[in-house]
Amino acid sequence: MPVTSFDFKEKYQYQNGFDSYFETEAVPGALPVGHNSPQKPPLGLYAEKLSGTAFTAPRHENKQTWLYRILPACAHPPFTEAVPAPNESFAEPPLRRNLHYLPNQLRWDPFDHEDDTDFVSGLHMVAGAGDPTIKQGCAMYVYAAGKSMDERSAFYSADGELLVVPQEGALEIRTELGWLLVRPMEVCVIPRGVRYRVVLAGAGGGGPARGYALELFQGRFVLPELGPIGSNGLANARDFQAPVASFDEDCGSTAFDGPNEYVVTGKFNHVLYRTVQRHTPFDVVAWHGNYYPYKYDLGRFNTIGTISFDHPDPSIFTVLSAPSDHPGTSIADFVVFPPRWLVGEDTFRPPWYHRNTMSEFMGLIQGGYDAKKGGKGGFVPGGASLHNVMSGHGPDAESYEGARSAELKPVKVGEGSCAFMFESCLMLGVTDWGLKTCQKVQETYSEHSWGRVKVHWKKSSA
Ligand SMILES: O=C(O)Cc1cc(O)ccc1O
Ligand SMILES: [Fe+2]
Repeated sequence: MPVTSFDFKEKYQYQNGFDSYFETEAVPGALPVGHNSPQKPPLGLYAEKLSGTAFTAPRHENKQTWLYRILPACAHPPFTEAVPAPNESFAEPPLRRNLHYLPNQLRWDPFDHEDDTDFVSGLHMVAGAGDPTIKQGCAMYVYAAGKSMDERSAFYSADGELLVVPQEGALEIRTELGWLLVRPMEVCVIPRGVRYRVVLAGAGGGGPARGYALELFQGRFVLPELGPIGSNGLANARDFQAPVASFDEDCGSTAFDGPNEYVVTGKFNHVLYRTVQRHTPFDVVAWHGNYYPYKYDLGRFNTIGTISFDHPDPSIFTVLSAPSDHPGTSIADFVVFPPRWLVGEDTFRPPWYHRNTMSEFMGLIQGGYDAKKGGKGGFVPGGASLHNVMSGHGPDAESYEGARSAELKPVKVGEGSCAFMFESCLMLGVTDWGLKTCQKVQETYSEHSWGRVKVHWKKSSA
C-alpha cells in the first residue's frame, strides 16, 4: 500500500509525472512568459540555466531547467577542499581508488546508526565501478544520519545523479527547486548539480535516519521499457512527484554582503569542496524545465508476475533503469521485491540458483526476503549483500528445503516487506570501508547459506 501521510505541510505540494516539462512559480508573475532570458526578468530575478545534458543532446534525451532566482549560483568565493574529509569515502584520490574486486559472495549486518553525522558526513561508499571524471559507472552507498544538515548549508554532487532509498527515518529534502518529503518505502532522485539540504523529519524532530543510495556517474534514470506488458504497469509515470518552487530570502544588497553565512559543499570527483557564501542557495522563486528532483512511493508499484508457472527474471520488478549505450544492459537498475501473490503451479517459487554477468547489490528496507533467513546473522533490514559478476548465489538451504516441499496454493509473500536490488552490468569494487572499517561483513555468509545445501540426486526416479 502507498505510504500513509503524516502531518502534511503546505510545502509538500507536488507536480505529478515522470520526465515531464513542468513550470512553477512561488510568486505569481515570476516566470517570464514566452521568453527564457528577457533583458530584465520579472521581479528583478536572475535567469540561470541548469543543464542536465549537453546542449546538443537529442531532443528525447535533452534535460534542462531555467531557474529564476534572487542571486545566481556563481556568486560565491572559491571552493577549497574540505580538510579533513568528513569520512574516508571523501578522502584523497589514491584511497578512493583502493577498491577490492572479490568473487566471493558478501553480506553485511545492518550498518550502524550514527548520532553525530548528517546525511553527507554519514554517507559511506560501499562499492562502485568506473570514474566520475569520465562520466562512467556508478557507486553504491549507505548513509546513517543522527542529525539534520546545518540550517545554513547545502550540498551538491558534480559526480552524478543520486537515488536515495531511505530504510529508517523520514527525510525532508530542501532542494533548490522546492521541498520533497521522502519516507521509508519512498525513494527520490536528485539530479547532478542540484543543491539540497537534508533535514531529519518525523515525530519528535526526526531521526535517526539510515538508508542506501546509488550515484550514477553516467546517464540518468529512466522508466524501463514495458514491451508486451503494454502501456501501463510497474512504476507508472503519473506516480512520480516533483516539487513546486519554494524559496528563502536571505541576502544583502550584493552577493557578498549578506548578514548570514551559508556553507555550500560540492562533491567533485569524490572529494568534498566547500565555500562559504553570504546569500541563501535556496532562492529560486520560479523554474521551468524537465531537469528536476523527484520522489516515488514504492507502494504504488504495480507488481507483475507469473499466473501460470516459473517466475520471470527479476527485471520484471524494475522501478527505474539507467541504461548503458547497449540496449537492455544497464549501468544500474533499481529493482524492488514488493509484497505480491505467488500462484505458479509446479514451480519453485523463490529465486532460482544462478550466476549472473551483472552484479547484484541488495538491501532490505523492511521485513524479510523469501530466499534468505532473517534474524541475527541473516539478511535483515538495514543490511546488504553483494553477488558480484558470476558469483553463484540463490536461496539458502533452509529456504530451498521449505520451498521444495511447500504446498503450492496461492500465497501472498512479502507482506510488510521490501527488499531491493541495485543491479549493474559493471564489476563492483568494494571499498576499504565496506570490507573492513564498517566491521559488518558476515564472515560465514557463504557457509551458513549454502554449506548445508542437500544432495537430492538419485540415479533413478524409481
Ligand atoms: O539474487 C536474488 O535474490 C535476486 C533475484 C531474484 C530472482 O527471483 C531471480 C534472480 C535474482 O537475481
Ligand atoms: Fe541474484
